[in-house]
Amino acid sequence: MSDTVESVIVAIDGPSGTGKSSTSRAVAAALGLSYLDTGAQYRAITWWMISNGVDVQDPAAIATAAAKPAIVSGTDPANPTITVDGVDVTGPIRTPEVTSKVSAVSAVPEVRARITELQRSIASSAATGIVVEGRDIGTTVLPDADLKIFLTASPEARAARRSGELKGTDVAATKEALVKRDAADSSRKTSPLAKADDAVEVDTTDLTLEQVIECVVTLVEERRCATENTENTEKPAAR
Ligand SMILES: Nc1ncnc2c1ncn2[C@@H]1O[C@H](COP(=O)(O)OP(=O)(O)O)[C@@H](O)[C@H]1O
Ligand SMILES: Nc1ccn([C@@H]2O[C@H](COP(=O)(O)OP(=O)(O)O)[C@@H](O)[C@H]2O)c(=O)n1
Repeated sequence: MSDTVESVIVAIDGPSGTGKSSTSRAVAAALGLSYLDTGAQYRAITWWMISNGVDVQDPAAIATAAAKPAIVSGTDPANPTITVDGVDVTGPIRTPEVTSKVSAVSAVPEVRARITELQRSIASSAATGIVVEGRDIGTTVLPDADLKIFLTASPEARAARRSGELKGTDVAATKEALVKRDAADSSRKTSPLAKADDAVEVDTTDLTLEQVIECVVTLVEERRCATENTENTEKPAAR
């Protein structure tokens, strides 16, 4: 067995409320990997468009402005951060206004090209590896990821989880908003929300968060073992 642990890239995709962020952070922390929340980046660029008076219903205006904001993501799973032009936007990117407008902004090809480039650059500079979560990581951003996971859950379970977070919100209204966003994200032309052919699908509806984390940690460890064994087999015998 080699002494050095190979860097590993894990892509976790799926619709809203399936547990991507919680699972990805916990898996990254458990395995000493970096963590990237790509949804936060799309939310950050949406926040900037709103704050700068760009009409989010106007794809041409969004495309023209797409290169302007400087978005910086901190990848420590214990303390993920996000700034736009040096401003900490961790709170502001979670408002209902940003949530309702993010699908329109993230559908613009110029926005996706810019954010995808940023994501690839962050992933390639993660020394021990990274868990990257989003909608198109396995299909488009990191098609060569060592492990791809696609999380699913029933709309009812996802809405209940989300309204549990946003205390006092109505479950039915949350479900409606979530289903609408999934439909927009799944039907856009440029890299829609989709499961990669080689992704492992995990239905989290009846699993606890701890069970999902354990399942993904096991899959990463298995993949690491498989990679290590292949490398050892391929190496010429030492003289
Ligand atoms: N398997 C699960 N069972 C119950 N609650 C969960 C589960 N997975 C995640 N949650 C909770 O659901 C909410 C949404 O999870 P999150 O990780 O933000 O999902 P996503 O990133 O896919 O939108 C969080 O409050 C989280 O603690
Ligand atoms: N890789 C990604 C990640 C997010 N997104 C967009 O960003 C939005 C917000 O993503 P998120 O992960 O923060 O959403 P939640 O599931 O946490 O509510 C999504 O609804 C998509 O429109 C995307 O287009 N591609």
